[in-house]
Amino acid sequence: MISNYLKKLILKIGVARVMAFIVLLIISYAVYFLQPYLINQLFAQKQTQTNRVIVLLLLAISLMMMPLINCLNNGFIQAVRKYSKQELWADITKKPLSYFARQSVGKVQSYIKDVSFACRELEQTSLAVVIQMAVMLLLYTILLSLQNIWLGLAYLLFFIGYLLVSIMMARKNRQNVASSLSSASKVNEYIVDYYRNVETIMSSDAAKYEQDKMDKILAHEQSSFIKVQAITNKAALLQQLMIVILACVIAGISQFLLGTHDSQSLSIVLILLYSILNLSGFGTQYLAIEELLNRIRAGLAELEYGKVEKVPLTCFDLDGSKQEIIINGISYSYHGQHLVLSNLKLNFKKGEMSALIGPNGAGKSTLLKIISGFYQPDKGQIILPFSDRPTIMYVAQDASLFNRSLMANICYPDHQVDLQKIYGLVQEIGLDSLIKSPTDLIDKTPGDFKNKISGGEEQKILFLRAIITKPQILLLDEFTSNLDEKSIATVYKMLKQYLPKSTIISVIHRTAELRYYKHVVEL
Ligand SMILES: Nc1ncnc2c1ncn2[C@@H]1O[C@H](COP(=O)(O)OP(=O)(O)OP(=O)(O)O)[C@@H](O)[C@H]1O
Repeated sequence: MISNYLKKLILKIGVARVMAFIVLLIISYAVYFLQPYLINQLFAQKQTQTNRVIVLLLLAISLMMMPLINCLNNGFIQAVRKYSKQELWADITKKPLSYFARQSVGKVQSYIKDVSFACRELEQTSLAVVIQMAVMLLLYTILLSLQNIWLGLAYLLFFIGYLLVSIMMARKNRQNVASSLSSASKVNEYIVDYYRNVETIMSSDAAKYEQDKMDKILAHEQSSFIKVQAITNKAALLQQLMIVILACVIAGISQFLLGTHDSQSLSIVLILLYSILNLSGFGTQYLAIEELLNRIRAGLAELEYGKVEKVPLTCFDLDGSKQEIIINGISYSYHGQHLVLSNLKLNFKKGEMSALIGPNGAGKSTLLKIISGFYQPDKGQIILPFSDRPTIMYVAQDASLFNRSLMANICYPDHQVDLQKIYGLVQEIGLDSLIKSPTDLIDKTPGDFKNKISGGEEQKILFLRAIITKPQILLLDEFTSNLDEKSIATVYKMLKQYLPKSTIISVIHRTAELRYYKHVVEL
């Protein structure tokens, strides 16, 4: 899963761009790691004055390499920020409705942020570290081997041993990292939940109760991060011990070599010193790489990245000769366990308005969602009386508005309708006390109103959206539940006037409203 995600990310950024960046990093680090060799050349006794100036210039350039690399990195890292989120979001928006029903918004937000952050860190620090180590290993093995083959070989073996120990230690932490991330996302979920239910919490005088809940979640987060850090610290200790051993070896070698006044001994000691300095960083950096990969892995798993789910819509048959929507033996159970509809057989007249009634929990909303194509029934079939696939619109019971202009909400997604015509509908439905002029439609968003928009006003805006969309099949789920008597009469009048040909199925609870319907279907 992770390799697939990273592959897609690289494709989005551009393979050529990634390769060019890597080559540039390799060149930059090669120049940087030549420093011991250049220093040695600078102090070599047989150097001409011109050569000394050239070497000094090269040394100055090599000292500038690190900040130069950081400058190169900026455009690249912002591309990683953009495409890491874009790829996740593209995958999530392909998911069926059931995904959004089971995954909380806090959790999804938290993991998108986390995966994207880990990708950026991986690029910014880890990619550089891997290239840095590879260049250092290769360059110094060659330079040392040129002086003494055994020295080069010993250096290579020690280096590889050190890398292996770092990798092994980091892998031990995988499970802990995954559980610490999950506990961090719980904090986020809790905050979103608190926000949503703040009125209930305040009216229940539950501040203390909620505080205890948050304390427990934070304590769990704390203990899981302590576990991760403990292994990281142990690994860092072991790695430092290996570095100390290498330092002692260098001290011995330098005593032995420098004592002989060999002209190349300074270069050997400098190479080993540079290796020590960079290796001590690598230990912690590798742990960070492993942790970042674990973060991405855990995030992708939680977001169900790349998981293909049963695609709905397969139960539809189109038959233009029919005059009814025919529900033919539909059964549906949530998560394969909770049987809600069993062998259901119903008909809804084409081009007319039917009321769908039944007790709470009977499955009315579920049926509308199946007709909308959101859920795939376990068995049965739906025959739509059309030759081509009709346009279907579902207005959910608890639908809310986008934080976009009122016009954008009414004409969603992008119906081109004259502003004056929309304002005429606004007046007709009685929203003109709220939306005072046509410019309000463009300038104001639902959040701009003093006390936000009331439940009834929200339903009226959603209703106007349905009128503008003019779907062939309109599925309304308790769309009048917040409306007063006068508004109810108005919306039914508007339905007849503006959608005379649509097939409308409307879930209602108030029996007084049945007089507006030609057909009543009971579940
Ligand atoms: N996403 C879901 N996951 C699991 N069970 C669900 C889900 N949505 C609904 N249910 C269950 O399915 C059953 C039918 O729910 P549904 O909302 O379709 O009924 P309804 O007839 O519209 O009810 P109401 O009149 O109260 O709105 C209920 O028992 C409900 O708990």
